[in-house]
Amino acid sequence: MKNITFYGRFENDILAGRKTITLREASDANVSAGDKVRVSRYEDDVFFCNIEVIAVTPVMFDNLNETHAAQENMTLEQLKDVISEIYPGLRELFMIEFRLI
Ligand SMILES: CC(=O)Nc1ccn([C@H]2C[C@H](O)[C@@H](CO)O2)c(=O)n1
Repeated sequence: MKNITFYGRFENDILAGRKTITLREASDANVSAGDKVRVSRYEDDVFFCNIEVIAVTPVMFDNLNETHAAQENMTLEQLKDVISEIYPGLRELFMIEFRLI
């Protein structure tokens, strides 16, 4: 099974179903619709759930909108700040939509 990591601060939102997408650079988006993926924390690699990938869609940073933010359980400003911190200067992102399994 493939694996993806999330920063630990997002674990509760994922487990509660409040965060249903993640925006990644290309090298971190090697999953496809239908994949079942093991999820662990980035900081300590502790497993915390499995997800099924619903879709992987390219999205430009400048086209991020309130819908993306809601799916991340953030404001749009918070989302842009987080993305800019993780991927400084990166314009092309990949939206991974997922559900808990
Ligand atoms: C290693 C690495 O990049 N890990 C990441 C990348 C992104 N996220 C979260 C942060 C935001 O909520 C979305 C959008 O990038 O995904 C993450 O938890 N871990």
